[in-house]
Amino acid sequence: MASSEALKEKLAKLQIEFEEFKDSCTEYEESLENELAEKAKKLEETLVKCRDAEHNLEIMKGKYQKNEAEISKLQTEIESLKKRIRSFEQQKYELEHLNDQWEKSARILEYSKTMLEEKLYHAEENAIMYKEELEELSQTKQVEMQRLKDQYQELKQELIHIEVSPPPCEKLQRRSPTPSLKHTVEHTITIPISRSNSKNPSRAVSRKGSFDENASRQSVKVLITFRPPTSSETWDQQVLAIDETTIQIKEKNKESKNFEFEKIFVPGTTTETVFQDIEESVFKLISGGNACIIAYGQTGSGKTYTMNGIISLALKKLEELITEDYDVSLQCIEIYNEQLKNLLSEDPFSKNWKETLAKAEMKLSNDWRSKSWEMVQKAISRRTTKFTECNERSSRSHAIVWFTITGPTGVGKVQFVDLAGSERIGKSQAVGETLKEALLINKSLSALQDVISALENRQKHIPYRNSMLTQILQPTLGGSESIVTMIMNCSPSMDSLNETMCTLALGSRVKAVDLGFFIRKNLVTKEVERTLTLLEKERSEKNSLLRTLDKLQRDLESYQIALKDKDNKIAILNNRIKQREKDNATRKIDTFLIFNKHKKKKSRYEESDIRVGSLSPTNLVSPTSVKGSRIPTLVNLKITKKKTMTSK
Ligand SMILES: Nc1ncnc2c1ncn2[C@@H]1O[C@H](COP(=O)(O)OP(=O)(O)OP(=O)(O)O)[C@@H](O)[C@H]1O
Repeated sequence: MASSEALKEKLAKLQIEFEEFKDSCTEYEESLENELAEKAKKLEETLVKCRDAEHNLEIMKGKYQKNEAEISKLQTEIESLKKRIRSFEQQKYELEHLNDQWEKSARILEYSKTMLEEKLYHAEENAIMYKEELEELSQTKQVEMQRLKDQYQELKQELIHIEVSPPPCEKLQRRSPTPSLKHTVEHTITIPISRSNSKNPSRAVSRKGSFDENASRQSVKVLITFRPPTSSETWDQQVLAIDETTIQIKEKNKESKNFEFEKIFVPGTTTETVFQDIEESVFKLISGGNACIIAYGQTGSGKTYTMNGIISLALKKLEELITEDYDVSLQCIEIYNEQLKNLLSEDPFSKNWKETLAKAEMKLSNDWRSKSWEMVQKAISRRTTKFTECNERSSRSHAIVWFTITGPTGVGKVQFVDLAGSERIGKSQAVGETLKEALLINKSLSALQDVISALENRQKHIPYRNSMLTQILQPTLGGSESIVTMIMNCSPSMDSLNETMCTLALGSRVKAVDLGFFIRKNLVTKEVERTLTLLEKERSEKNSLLRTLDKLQRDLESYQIALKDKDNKIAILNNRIKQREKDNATRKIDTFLIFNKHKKKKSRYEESDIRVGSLSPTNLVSPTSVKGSRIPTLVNLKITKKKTMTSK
């Protein structure tokens, strides 16, 4: 019984203990549930944060990608800018190199200029010396000639005396040193040195005898024509006085200059009047002779005007003279920059002048009378013209209208030559291509002068081959059956005074009478011949010196212009270099600014990168755990940075 009582008691105790345990379990369960609820709440909060962080991460990623694209764009820009800088630097280097070269050539040119000036100075000195010597010599010769003239008069008197009362044979033999005395005297010329028009030695010579006076005297005929002044030009007749045989130039503070010619056509003379002196050439053509009519002068002096008038009048004359027994052919050609063009066709310029010339010959049919002038006009209108400082429509080429007439008396040729302007290069203000063109014009005009001088001096070698112009003119220029007429066209304008003087000086030189040749043909005295040979030598030396001087002056001018041209180019290049340097500096500043901007962006990006990295869902730590940052950090978040970024 006692044991059951004890058991009951034990049971009651256990029940109480159980109840207590049950209570504590319930309590514990409650506390666990509370704790669980709290944890779940916290988890919920963390998940929300995570989602926010993921969202932020997405935004950051977007920004990062945008920044990355921008950075690569900037990098490309930087690369291209660097490339441009490099190319500018290369250009700058090249320009500097070019500048050096220009400077070097300028120095060389300067040196050649000095040398040329020195040569010119010596040539001028020589020319003065020769001139003085020549003047002295010519005075001596004049005395000598006077003596000869007196001798001749004496001989003539004696001859008259002999003819009136024939002496015994022995007497004649004694008086006459050679059996041909009578013959000699008959063929001797009268040399009236102090004739009224002795100003011009060509007309100061008259003769009796059987040889052809014109053949020796008129090898080259020089006509001077002045066109009327235009409305914009002034002609001061006190400074430039023109009459029919003399031109006097009286510039202020300068020695006055006189030029004398056989024929001077004053301003306002008609082309018909000028043509009267050329008509002879057309007649010569009909009888199988040759003629060359050349218009020379500065740009705008009226060469084309005169030549066109003369061609049209010559054609009219030919129409009257030529019968159906004659064949007529025409060539209209243009020489430009040492190239030839057939103006009767659309063919381009060619260097092969012989072939072009052969092709250019056009045989005219029987109705040529009505067509030839029209054809010539059409051809002339095709000439190369340009605007220059001196003429609005300046012919920059030499034009030749060439008629060949084949008839019963032989083949006659006439060349009408309208030369390109002879103005000095400095005046035309030519540069570059135009300068080259002007130099070639000058070269061919010099070659023409040389040929004419050689013809006048009866030189053995005539330098036709020195230019295309002279080669083409060879058939009519020179030769005993040829009449050469040079029409020296001048402008009366005060602005063109220097050019007019050059043209007139050339005219005088061309017309310098070949007195020596003329007299030697008729006098047989050895002493006179020797003296004349000397005189002729002196004259040809003087002429050659004057030509050299003229050439040197032209060369000097060309060099000066070329130098100026180069100086201008150097100045332009220097300006360009300066501008490029300025541009480079601006670009460098721009690049620097872009670079700084890019640098700022990069550091901002790196900062955001660090922030994104701190928002790891697995390693979420309390804000206080990240040093110096109050933003939660995501650790082990796998953002793969591009290599380029990490390397930067
Ligand atoms: N005798 C003249 N009478 C009236 N006007 C003239 C005379 N000569 C020339 N002229 C005028 O002067 C101007 C220049 O003449 P032209 O073109 O013949 O000169 P150019 O020497 O041939 O020049 P370029 O060498 O440049 O060709 C033209 O307007 C022309 O009509």
